[in-house]
Amino acid sequence: MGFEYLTNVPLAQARKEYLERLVSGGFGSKTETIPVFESCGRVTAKAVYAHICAPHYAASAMDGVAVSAKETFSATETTPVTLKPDQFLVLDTGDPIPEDKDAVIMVEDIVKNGDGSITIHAAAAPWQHIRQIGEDVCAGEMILPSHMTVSPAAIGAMIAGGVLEIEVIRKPVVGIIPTGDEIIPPCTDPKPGDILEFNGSIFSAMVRSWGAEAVVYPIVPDKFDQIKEMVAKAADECDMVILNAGSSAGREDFSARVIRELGEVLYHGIAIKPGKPAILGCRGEKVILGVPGYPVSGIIVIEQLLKPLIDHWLKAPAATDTYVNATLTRPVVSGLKYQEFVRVRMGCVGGRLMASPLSRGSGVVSSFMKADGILEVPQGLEGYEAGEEVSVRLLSPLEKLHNTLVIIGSHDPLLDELADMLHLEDSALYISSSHVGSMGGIMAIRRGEAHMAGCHLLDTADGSYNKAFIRKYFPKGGVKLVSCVGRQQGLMVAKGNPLQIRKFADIAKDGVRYVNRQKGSGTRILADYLCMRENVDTASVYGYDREELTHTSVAAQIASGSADVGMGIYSAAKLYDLDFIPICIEEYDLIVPDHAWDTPMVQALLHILKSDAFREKILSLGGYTVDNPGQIIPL
Ligand SMILES: Nc1nc2c(c(=O)[nH]1)N[C@H]1C(S)=C(S)[C@@H](COP(=O)(O)OP(=O)(O)OC[C@H]3O[C@@H](n4cnc5c(N)ncnc54)[C@H](O)[C@@H]3O)O[C@H]1N2
Ligand code: MOO
Repeated sequence: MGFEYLTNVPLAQARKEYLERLVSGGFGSKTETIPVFESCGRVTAKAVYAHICAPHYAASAMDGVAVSAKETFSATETTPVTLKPDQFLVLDTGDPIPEDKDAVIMVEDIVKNGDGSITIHAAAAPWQHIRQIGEDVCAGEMILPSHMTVSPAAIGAMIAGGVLEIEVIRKPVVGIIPTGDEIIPPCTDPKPGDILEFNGSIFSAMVRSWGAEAVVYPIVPDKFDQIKEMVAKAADECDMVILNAGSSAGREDFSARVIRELGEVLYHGIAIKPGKPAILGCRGEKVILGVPGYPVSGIIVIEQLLKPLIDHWLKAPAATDTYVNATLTRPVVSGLKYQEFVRVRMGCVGGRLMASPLSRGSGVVSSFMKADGILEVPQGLEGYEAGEEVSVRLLSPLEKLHNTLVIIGSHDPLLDELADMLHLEDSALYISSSHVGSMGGIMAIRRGEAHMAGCHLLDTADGSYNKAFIRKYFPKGGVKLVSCVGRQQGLMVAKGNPLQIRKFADIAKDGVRYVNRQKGSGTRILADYLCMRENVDTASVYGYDREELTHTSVAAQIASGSADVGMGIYSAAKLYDLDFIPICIEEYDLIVPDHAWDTPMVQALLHILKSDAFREKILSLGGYTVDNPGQIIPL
């Protein structure tokens, strides 16, 4: 089967035409009647009018006595008036006012006499301290107009006005159909080739957060008839259907054909990335949206194409996204053909908002979890340079970005532990760490993009760590080097060391597949240095050019069997239950620029580094030595 031709229609045009097509087919809000006490957050279908007045009788607004105002007119401080028991009625707040009374005097303004009479020293104005009939709501008055979201106070006003049921816009029901032979229900021990079904959980959480109901249907295998049957059923039962995966041009990508046979396809292919193979379909008034299988692509398609339909249905006001200007820390290259959505991590360093692009992979769902914002690169633009000021749509509150400690540099799992401890200590503080290697960290500090950088750079001249690099890259000072931990570096190999790797030079043995770290990382510099010292020709090492960005990703490659050996730290080997051949202890320190030193985030982190809790945590991870964490190292 050949590949189908996909359209490349601009997003805004697709969105507009899709809604128009749906509306012409009868798409739009449906209503239901519900008890008022369950209506908070719902949208009124039509105006709500009061059936009765509130209050529906004249009520005392105070604790005191009801009187006839004219019998008090002559009362002053010097000429008090005494009222006999038959001239007043003792009552409490909310009590009805007797017909022959027209004012209330507060209990603290009366003097009780022994004979049951009372004396007052001021005249009561007619209707003082009395809540008149309809003071709050008058019968027949409009309590809420149409298409208003019901607030807690509005529920009270409606019940007071005698309204016990209202007609609201029914939540649209979104049916979600996961498809694919390889997709299995979530479990903890998937076999190679199995993919755990999580898109259904992501999409249902998203649509629920926008006010819709979600129904996730059972996973359907890649069988045309079965998919068609399930889509037909979902279209009968729901208002909107998300048909997940099978959207592109593969052998078993049936979505577009299924939708076409059941209804129609307006567009297959939108000029957005991720998300280009989206299918905009319908069956009469029912939405059938073909959403790509990759989770990130799916999230973007649902946010960009389904959310506007849910908003239209719910008569919700258009969402007001917040955009901020931020400095891009790395270049973003984009194809001219598509509008691109790039997830970015953000932080505020030295008063400037920074945006660091996250993984662009459509399968990297964690990039969305980590993202503080989305950089939207318009169609027709080739991208942006590092250092350029760009406009970013915020996903995180601005306040969080101002309270985030930005750490860029060498990766170590202890940074995650520090992030956890910092946030436990003060729930307003966060850490955002990007792993670009020790040299990358030094450069980020030089460019003013980070509050802190993790660094472990070996000076091959004298075997010392970090200090020589600080002197070289910060000749005028301006930074402090803070002691953190000593780390056991070594070779990670599969459990039982099947290839009998004993020493560093064994990475060049025949049949051994090495996995390396990226250039500029301290571990790579160490590996290069050891190759030189042990006379290992890097060209003879299988996989020396295969680069991973973190210790844990190197360990994961070995654990999965796609590589046999890699350099890394003990804690990563332990995490993946790998064997470990120790090579050396290195110093992992933190570089802090002077401008960041006094920020609450840096000070809180230094406090944690010096704590017993940190020492205990680090020693429990294994493979670390802890000497003087948090102390400034003289340069
Ligand atoms: N030859 C071509 N191949 C691909 C093209 C193309 O134009 N030509 N487009 C690529 C793009 S772009 C995208 S996006 C994907 C779209 O994939 P499909 O919608 O066809 O989905 P599948 O191939 O079936 O699945 C892709 C991938 O998604 C994950 N997945 C699927 N369902 C779930 C689920 N319920 N829960 C979690 N994860 C799920 C899974 O990793 C699949 O491997 O196609 C490219 N290919
Ligand atoms: O559109 Mo795909 O969603 O680029 O990855």
